[in-house]
Amino acid sequence: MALGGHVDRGKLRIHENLDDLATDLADYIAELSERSVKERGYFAIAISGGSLISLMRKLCEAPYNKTVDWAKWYIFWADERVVAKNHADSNYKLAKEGLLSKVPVVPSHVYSINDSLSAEEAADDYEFVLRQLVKTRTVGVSETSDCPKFDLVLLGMGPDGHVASLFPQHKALEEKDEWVTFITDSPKPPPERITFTLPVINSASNVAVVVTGTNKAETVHKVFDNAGADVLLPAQMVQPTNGKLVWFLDRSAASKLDGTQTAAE
Ligand SMILES: O=C1O[C@H](COP(=O)(O)O)[C@@H](O)[C@H](O)[C@H]1O
Repeated sequence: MALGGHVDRGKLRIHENLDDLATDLADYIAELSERSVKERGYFAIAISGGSLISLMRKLCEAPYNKTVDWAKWYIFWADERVVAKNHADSNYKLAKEGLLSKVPVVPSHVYSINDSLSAEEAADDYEFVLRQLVKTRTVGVSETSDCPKFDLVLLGMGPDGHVASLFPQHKALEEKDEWVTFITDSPKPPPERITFTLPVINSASNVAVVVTGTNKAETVHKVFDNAGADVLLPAQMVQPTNGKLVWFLDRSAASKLDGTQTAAE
């Protein structure tokens, strides 16, 4: 593994292959879980959909399946598609099948969206649920705003630079008051989604963005080297206020980065 750093965009952890990345990601999550449980008694984690879930696969294996304190996990979605929970596009279904059904999480600690509601109602409902959990401090609260302070927010990034369901130049990027917002015009199907807003993502104690594959190399280059864009990409707006930001990349995704950032340790 090569480690690099960048002043503005967080730490880079670049891996030779997906297996190494999955192991490092599992280590990172397990360590944050242990620390949060020790400090707060809970681990409030928000996950995304897409390729991230298969890259979390090592958590289902030894030693993590036995050593992680799964009973203390409270699981949320940084974004969700507004489809039935058994629909092929559901981020919940993906996580359930790829991870949650394979580890002893407590079913009542898994906060999936209410899939019987419209996108707008589902976003309001999800925010309401979050507000109750912030009141009891199951989810922490930011010191500088009233936003939830997740112990960890895990994001992927699309080839267009979107994170969660915050797409380039979409008005949802400007949302400052809501914790959870909705969109009905996602450029990537399905069109109806709910998503954490930037203030919530940026209030987390830890944010990790996990990106793999050659098809994202150009965007990774844009994000880190500010190449060619006059408007910030959503991934560039991920800037935790007081938290830590880490990018997990494989060699392919990192292949167009300027050399200095990828130098081996
Ligand atoms: O639509 C979505 O896409 C992003 C990126 O997915 P990936 O498969 O390219 O990693 C994902 O992070 C998000 O949760 C999902 O809804």
